[in-house]
Parts: sequence; C-alpha cells; structure tokens
Amino acid sequence: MISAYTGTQVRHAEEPLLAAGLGDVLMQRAAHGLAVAVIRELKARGLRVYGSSVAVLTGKGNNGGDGLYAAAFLAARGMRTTAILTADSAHPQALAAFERAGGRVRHLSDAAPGGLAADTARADVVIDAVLGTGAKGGLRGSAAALIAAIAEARTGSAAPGFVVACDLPSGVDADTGEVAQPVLAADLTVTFGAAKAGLLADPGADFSGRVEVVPIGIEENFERPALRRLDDGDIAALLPRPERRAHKYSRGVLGVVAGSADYPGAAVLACRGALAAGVGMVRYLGPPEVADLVRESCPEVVCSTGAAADNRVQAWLVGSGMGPGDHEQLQRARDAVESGLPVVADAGALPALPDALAPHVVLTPHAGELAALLQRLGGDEDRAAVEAGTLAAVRRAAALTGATVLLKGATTLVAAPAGGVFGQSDGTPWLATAGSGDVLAGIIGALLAQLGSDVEHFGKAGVEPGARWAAVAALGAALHGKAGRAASDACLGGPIAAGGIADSLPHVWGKVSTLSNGGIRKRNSHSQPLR
Ligand SMILES: NC(=O)C1=CN([C@@H]2O[C@H](COP(=O)(O)OP(=O)(O)OC[C@H]3O[C@@H](n4cnc5c(N)ncnc54)[C@H](OP(=O)(O)O)[C@@H]3O)[C@@H](O)[C@H]2O)[C@@H](O)CC1
Ligand SMILES: [K+]
Repeated sequence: MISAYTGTQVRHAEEPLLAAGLGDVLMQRAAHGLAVAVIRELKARGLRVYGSSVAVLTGKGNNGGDGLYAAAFLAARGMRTTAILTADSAHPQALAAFERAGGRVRHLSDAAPGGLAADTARADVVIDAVLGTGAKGGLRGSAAALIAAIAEARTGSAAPGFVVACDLPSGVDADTGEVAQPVLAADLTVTFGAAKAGLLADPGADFSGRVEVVPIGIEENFERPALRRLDDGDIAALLPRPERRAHKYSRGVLGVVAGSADYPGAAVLACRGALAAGVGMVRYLGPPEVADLVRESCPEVVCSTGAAADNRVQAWLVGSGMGPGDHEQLQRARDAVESGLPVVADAGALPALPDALAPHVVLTPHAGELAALLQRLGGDEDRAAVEAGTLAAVRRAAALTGATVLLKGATTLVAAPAGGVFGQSDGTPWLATAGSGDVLAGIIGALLAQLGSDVEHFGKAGVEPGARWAAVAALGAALHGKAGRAASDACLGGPIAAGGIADSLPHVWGKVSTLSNGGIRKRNSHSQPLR
C-alpha cells in the first residue's frame, strides 16, 4: 500500500527530530536522495554525469536549501551547476556549501528574465526547488514569470533535458493537489519522508511525473494517511478466490439494472465487465429488447423480470445507460438501494437516488456528474471546479451523501464517508472511451457481490472496516485500469474499445495473483490436475 500524507502531516512528523536538533541531518538526507535520483535518471537516459549541466531554481526556504545541497553534491560529481536564486535570500549554509563545491550563482533580480529562462531551459537537468511544503499559494512576481518562461521555452522546442521537482512541483498544493499556475511540469518528483497527497491526486498528478520517495527517518511518525494507493501486492491480497467447494450462488450473484432503448450497449458492457471479474452469476433486469441483446452477447447472463425484490442477489449494479425517462428501471434502482445490499450506482441512477445513503452504496460519477450531485446537495461547484480540486470534491460528496464515492479520472479517487481516500492511477488515457464506465461498474458490482460480506478479508489486507467499501471500489478501478493498459499494450500501445477492457481482465487478474503468490502456486501446481 502506498500511503500519502498532507504537507502538515509531514511537518508534524518532522517536529520531534527538529526538536532534537536534527534539522540539518534531515535536510542532508533529503538533498542526498535528490542528487542520487538525478544521477540515476541521467544514467537511465544514457547521459553522462560528468560534464552535464544542472540548473537549480531555489526559493528562500528549506526547499531551496534541499536544492542547493543537492546541487553541491552534483557539482562534486563533475556536473556544471548553476543556482538561480529567485528570492532575496537563500538557505545560508546550503548556499555556502554550493559555492564551496564550485557552483555558479545567478540572482533573478539581476538578470534579464528572458535570457535566464532560455539558459535554464537548455540545461540537461532543471531542479525546481522554489517552493515546498511551507508555501502559501503559488509562485508570485518575477519567480512566477521566470517559471512561466522556462515552461514556455521547454514546450514546443525539443528541450534536451528533464525537470526534477524537489519535494513537489512549486505551485502544486501538497495537501489537495490543486494547482496555482504557473507550474513547471516535472518528469520526476523526488519527495521526502512520504508521498504527499497532492502529488497523487489530479490535477497535481499532471505536473508530478514519476514520484519517488526518499526516506529521511520520519517514517515512523505518521498516523492516518490522507490518501492510499493499492499496489500489486494489495490487489493480489484483496482479489476474491473461490473456495474449493464453491458453487455459483456461494461465489456471489450480481443483479444488473442497466441499459435502455437509447443505450442498450451499456447493459451488455456492464454484464461483460461483471462476468470478467469472477462473479458466480449475473442476473439482468431491464426492457425486453435490451435483455435480448444481453442474451445474444452474453449467453451466461440470466435475464429476469419483475421487481428488484423478486430477485435474489448479493449485490446490485444500477444506472449504466439509463436516462430520466426510464421510470421502471429507476424504480428498480431505488428498490435496490433500499434493499440494504451493496450497490454500485452509475450514470442515470445518480440523480434518482435519495440524498442520504450508506457506505455500502458506491456512487461512480465522472466530474460533470459529481458537480451535478454536489449542486443538488447545495454546493456551487461546476465541472471545472471539481476537476481543479478532485480530492476535496470527492471527500465532500462522500461526507454529504454518506455513500462511498468514486470519481473517475486519470487518477480515480474513492472516498469513504468515514474519511479514508484511495487514489488509483493504473490505466492509460485510451480508457477514456464510450462504455469504459459501464465495464468499470460491472467490475465493481462483481467485486461487491463476491466480497461484500467478508469484513475479515479486508482486515487481513490492512484495510479498516470503515474503508472496506472504498477499498472494493479502488480494487475495481485498479483492475479496470490494468486491464485497459494490457489491452492497449497488446496493440503496441494502440487504442482500445470498452469491450477489450473486459476481454483482457481475466488475464490481468491471473497475472497479478501469480506475481504475488508465485510460491503458493508453485507448491500446489502438481495437485491441480487431480481436481
Ligand atoms: N523541516 C525540515 O527540517 C525539512 C524540510 N525539508 C524541505 O523543506 C521544505 C519546507 O521548507 P519550508 O518550511 O522552509 O518552506 P518552503 O516551502 O521551502 O518555502 C517557504 C518559504 O518561502 C516563502 N513563501 C511562502 N509562500 C511563498 C510563495 N507563494 N511565493 C514565494 N515565497 C513564498 C516563505 O517565507 P515567508 O513569505 O513566509 O516569509 C517561506 O520562507 C520541504 O518541502 C522540504 O523540501 C526537507 O529538507 C526535510 C527537512
Ligand atoms: K519544489
């Protein structure tokens, strides 16, 4: 599990060490980790360390201090180093160390900004050490103008080098991921002590590049993470596995209320997603013409009639491909929510549900649908506001509805009403395609049907009871992302259609399980044919 924290949490975690007089030790560890990461990245790109150029943009605080100490280390390794001091002062000891190592100092206040930006943009490595966790708001004044000019010079031209953010890209809010422009997009962010939540949530994640965490000795001092990400080991541990004597009912039945005359395909794709995600059986309820299409495409699905209450299931999927005029289907969706069973509620169901819900109801809006939901509950966020502050918006929606809320995006966020948030970024931009959300709803529905009642299962994987529905949804998002990526990889990175996500899921599922349970599989493999 990758745990991310707010800037404030990181500063609290540092406090005992600062009180013990270890501030400089922490900074040296951070700076050394930054310099090592720069060297590794240069080598990975086939560039020499000796003789390559590095420009470090520094602010007046400790973030600038990290950058200067790191640059001193790189100067000692033979790099041509320039520090651009953007403020009227700089961390004195770090600046002295940098000058002793032979680095060149330029003051933003003395230079022509255009020329300075052009020179900096040409460096093999640009380190952004202007603002860190102590920043209030974004870059200002001439520092903002310089960063904007460097970003401009790097776009469009074949900029040779790469950008490394020190702790976080300056202008990205460490707590929320909100972005105050201008921000210099990093290829790599080297962050200290722990990942910051704002690096893993959009839009901050758009500017963070790859994130590497450098331990500095504060790691034992953290409490509850602000954001968590399931890694392959967590996914393997959370995946449902059928008992030896399982039957289709014990493995979980998912009821699907989806599709309409206008969008019959959504029902098919939701069922395909569910079937690929290990459910024992799918029961479909919907208009006869849609049911015919579902039967034709997925003969495994049992098509039923009647009210939701007439059908025995372990979980429901409601809403994909439904509109406000689909009264019978919407009534089924409401009945499903009232049944007390786990429900994933998508698309057309979202505006039709009661305002007060429960954690076992998983809402799966995109940004526009989340804005509409928040407006219905008295907020004034529009789609742009949700996209500018995804973490805050998803948390707010979970708190207001009492439901688990999954916000779809490049980073899919899932907030539990009790407070925990998961953020998954396993996919590819090719997943932004019609029907992709229907497959996601199917996958989550299937997981709810299989895992819903098994509280212990989550405890073993380190997920507290209050966050288990969010963990199921995050698991679904991770599988969906990985399946989409695998489908695209199979086409050498080419585009995918939504059905391809479902098709590639069983293989992705098997691969993740095999990676983390290789030993177990190997030991038992000889017994497989006997069953
Ligand atoms: N604590 C430790 O020992 C360790 C900390 N570490 C590192 O320190 C970083 C945090 O350092 P920090 O607290 O000094 O804050 P930082 O972000 O560098 O700069 C803030 C300074 O800039 C100013 N300022 C504020 N907003 C501004 C703005 N919008 N535009 C312009 N200026 C602005 C503000 O001054 P003020 O305006 O308040 O006078 C303040 O002086 C952290 O990210 C990590 O890299 C690691 O080395 C590990 C050990
Ligand atoms: K920075």
